Amino acid sequence: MQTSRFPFTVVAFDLDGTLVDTAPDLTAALNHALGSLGRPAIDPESVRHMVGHGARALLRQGLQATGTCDESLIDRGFPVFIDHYTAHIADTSRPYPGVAEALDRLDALGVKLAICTNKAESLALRLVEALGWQNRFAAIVGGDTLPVRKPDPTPLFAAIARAGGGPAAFVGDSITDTDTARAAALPCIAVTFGFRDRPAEELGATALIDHFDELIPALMKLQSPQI
Ligand SMILES: O=C(O)COP(=O)(O)O
Ligand SMILES: [Mg+2]
Repeated sequence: MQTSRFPFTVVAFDLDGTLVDTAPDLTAALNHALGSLGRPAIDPESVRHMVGHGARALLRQGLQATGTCDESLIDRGFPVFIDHYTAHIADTSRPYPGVAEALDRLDALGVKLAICTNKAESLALRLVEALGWQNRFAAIVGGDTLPVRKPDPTPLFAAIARAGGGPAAFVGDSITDTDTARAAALPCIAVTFGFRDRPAEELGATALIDHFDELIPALMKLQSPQI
């Protein structure tokens, strides 16, 4: 007989573009930094394709999209970006539809929740707190928590271990996340509504979901048949 036990003890999530739509606040901070360097603003839709590798990488892409780019320009714009973003981290950033319900249901199933993001740890903690999620996650690993970041699998392993370990799955939105999960040999569910630079079908995810309502059924399907 097949057991209905949930197949994972830990589910780890990417943050930007997966749990939370942070694009408008990131765009405002990026455009503030670009403006301070005499650059024009970038539209929010373009920024959605630039997020996933941390703030410096976002600024680099913003500079490249509006002119020349070198490390000294990034060095000048970076503190401007961080100051603005820190002050406005949750002006408009909100969880995607169904996130709260899905996290509640996982919690009720006894599943430990973790975040593995390339956002700086301090910014991730600040955003989580601003959303009232300070008691929600058993572990939060940011892009600067360890010497390496996603797509290196080490931060994902650390997030899972800090959340208690055991069978785990990762939920993300970008190629960075699916590459990380593949490197970790873990299943990866990709959301189709997040920030990505290619069609969702090309991410190489184990499964795709269009809404957080589909998360738990998708995770259940990953269960290998049990006798
Ligand atoms: O801040 C970023 O660029 C990425 O953040 P994420 O890893 O949560 O998508
Ligand atoms: Mg993301």
